[in-house]
Amino acid sequence: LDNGLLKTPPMGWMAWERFRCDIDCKDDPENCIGENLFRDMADRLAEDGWKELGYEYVIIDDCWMSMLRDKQGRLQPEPSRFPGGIPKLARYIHDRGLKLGIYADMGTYTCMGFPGTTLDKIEIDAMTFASWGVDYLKFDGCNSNPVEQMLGYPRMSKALNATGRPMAYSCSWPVYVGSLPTNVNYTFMGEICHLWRNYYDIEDSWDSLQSIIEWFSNNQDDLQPAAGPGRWNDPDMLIIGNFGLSVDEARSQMALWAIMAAPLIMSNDLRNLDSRSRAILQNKVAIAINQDPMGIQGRRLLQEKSRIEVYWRPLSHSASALVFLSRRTDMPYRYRNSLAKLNYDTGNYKVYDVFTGSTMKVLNTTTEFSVSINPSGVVMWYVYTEQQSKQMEILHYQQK
Ligand SMILES: OC[C@@H]1[C@H](O)[C@H](O)[C@@H](O)CN1C(=S)Nc1ccc(F)cc1
Repeated sequence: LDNGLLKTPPMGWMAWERFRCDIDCKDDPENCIGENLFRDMADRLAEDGWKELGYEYVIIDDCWMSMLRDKQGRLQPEPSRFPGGIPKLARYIHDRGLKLGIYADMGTYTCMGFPGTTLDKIEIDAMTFASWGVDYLKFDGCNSNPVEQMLGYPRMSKALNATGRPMAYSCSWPVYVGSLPTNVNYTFMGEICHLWRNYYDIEDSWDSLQSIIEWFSNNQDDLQPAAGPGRWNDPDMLIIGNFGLSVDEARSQMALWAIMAAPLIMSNDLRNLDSRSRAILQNKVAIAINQDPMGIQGRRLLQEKSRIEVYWRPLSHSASALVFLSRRTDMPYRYRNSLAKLNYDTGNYKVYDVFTGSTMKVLNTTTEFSVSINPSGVVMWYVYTEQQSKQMEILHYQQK
């Protein structure tokens, strides 16, 4: 959607995968869906170096609402969990240089049974969110039929625009009409939404992550061209820092989300994040690749018999990102290949290994290389030309 927002994929934090629909603030005050949770996360983003790296959206998901709309027919937060109201929470978040996201559902009820936005409520809900100071809307699609969705998603796009407040618009529409390009017009999605969920919800497991990566790669011929500045495919939240991934698997998600130009929206507990997860999520070069201004989504290039896959994303200044992903579960695999095979003239390129920080030259003679990739893990390279190296070294230095 070309309204100046999200020229690069959004970055931030979203409650859903980690905190779900925990509304028991009596027995679980630390983790329930309420203003304290979002204030805590805003504090962490502002104080632990996240904001400086670009993680700016704090996004409320399902289960924030009161079961009743107010007398004017407006949505309202559950008062016992959001006693200060959304405008006050928005001010708290804005005061920290962050942005607020919220959730609504095109349908009679949200997926968890809270008040939905039926066609007659679209304008009033858009106006309400704008009046509250909301900066981002995730519009889900439970409890509606294809006709209502076909009418509702474009109508909400217009309604948000009509408020005069710039708001990012995330559409879940493709998920509800079968995800596949045969029944989703991804070009149209790019005209009405800034990003869109294509596929099933992510769960906290390597299996879930693998199936999402597999689906996006198998459908890349239709999905990749649909992406660009202001229009992003959304393979769902970053689950790094939760319980289901090893360090290698966490690196794999960060690497693939960087290649796919995916939103970097974490769903974890920033109040207790292990140092390995934090290092992966705060990896400057992985973030720089994800946020590359050309906004070209990458592709899977090779699927080898050895179950090694090679992904490639073209970047600015004739640089590239390369990811070698192992789908093996047995042991590290020594993968031999040559940049030449990856359509490279072996000019004066340099290679920076994103997760180890090492740099090596690609000289005319050494187009052959071999990397050792852990099971379910990745090796990620940033390949760049000499004139690019100044910017790279700066990034490298800060990385220390
Ligand atoms: O209720 C909200 C929740 C999250 O927002 C997800 O990101 C959305 O994709 C939808 N959603 C859920 S759990 N959706 C859902 C997923 C599976 C199911 F059987 C019934 C509903």
